[in-house]
Amino acid sequence: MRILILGAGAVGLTVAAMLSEHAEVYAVCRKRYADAISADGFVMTGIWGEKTCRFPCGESAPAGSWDYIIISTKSAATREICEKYHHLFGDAEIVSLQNGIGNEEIIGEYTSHVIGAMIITGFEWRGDNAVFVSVDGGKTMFGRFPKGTDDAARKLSVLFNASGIRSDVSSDIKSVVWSKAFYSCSLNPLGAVMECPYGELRKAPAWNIITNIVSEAFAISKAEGVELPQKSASAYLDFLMQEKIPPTAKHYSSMYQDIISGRLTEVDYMNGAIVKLGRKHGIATPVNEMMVNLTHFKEELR
Ligand SMILES: NC(=O)C1=CN([C@@H]2O[C@H](COP(=O)(O)OP(=O)(O)OC[C@H]3O[C@@H](n4cnc5c(N)ncnc54)[C@H](O)[C@@H]3O)[C@@H](O)[C@H]2O)C=CC1
Ligand SMILES: CC(C)(CO)C(=O)C(=O)O
Repeated sequence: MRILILGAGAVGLTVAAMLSEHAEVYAVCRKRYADAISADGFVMTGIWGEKTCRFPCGESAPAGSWDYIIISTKSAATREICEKYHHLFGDAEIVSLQNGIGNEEIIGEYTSHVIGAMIITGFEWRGDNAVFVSVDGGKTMFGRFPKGTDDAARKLSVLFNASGIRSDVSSDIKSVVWSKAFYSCSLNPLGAVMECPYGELRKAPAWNIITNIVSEAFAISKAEGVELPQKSASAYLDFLMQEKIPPTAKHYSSMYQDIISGRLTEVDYMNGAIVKLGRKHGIATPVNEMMVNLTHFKEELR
């Protein structure tokens, strides 16, 4: 199986390292990562094991056809990466291995072969050729976007499992992607602005804010016709409190890590997407809008 990973950073390079033992993988990444990996290999630490891996990577994609092309940029770069590489898409299945709302729709402007995915594992940079895998919040999910499942999604999931990444398929991947986006909307900006791990957000003042974020987001999912696995805002809040926060209670959100490392956050593709859809449907989303503004303010203060 030939797999191209476009915009490989913390997620994409680690996934490349894992898959490369079971498939032919090439990662397109920035020159400084490619140089460091070529010189010293890619160093993985954390819950997926400690190892130094070698796999081909570089600034541009080699010629040839691919079975899967995995996009693992931040959401802000999805369109740019599609513009730059859509000539390689051919019959390949194009997979969005990203957080946020709207990536699959952008990819869908360039191909009819879109696979949606949801990954809830933590990846933290430890140098130009090193990533620490920090937490595991559940299986990585794949499915034909927006709905349905087929051999292409199943084969990819089988490869991930064989490579040591717990995975499954969903026949409603859009719903799974939105459910993860609600998790990110709830925990990431608040954790970034308050500089605290997820577990602290269970305290009443934070939980009051999260309750409003989730209620507004649910009104938007209803208006968009996206049915989440959790049928109501209160069911979602229970799921967050009981199932999702405990395994990642000590984790500092990737948005917090983006801010302290001087990178722009993806808040515009999380709470910002809820605000934008709220305007489209005439639904007020003041708490999500506040989180967008606070996060951008925090970005400017660093
Ligand atoms: N880091 C984490 O723990 C998790 C991240 N995610 C999601 O996965 C996605 C990727 O996140 P990370 O890997 O953490 O981000 P990252 O910032 O480490 O990696 C993205 C990479 O894309 C590269 N890139 C952008 N445009 C490019 C281009 N034209 N050519 C080559 N490289 C290009 C950037 O330079 C960067 O290195 C995001 O949507 C994120 O929300 C999901 C779950 C966990
Ligand atoms: C690492 C993870 C998956 C939290 O569990 C995450 O989504 C984040 O920090 O943005």
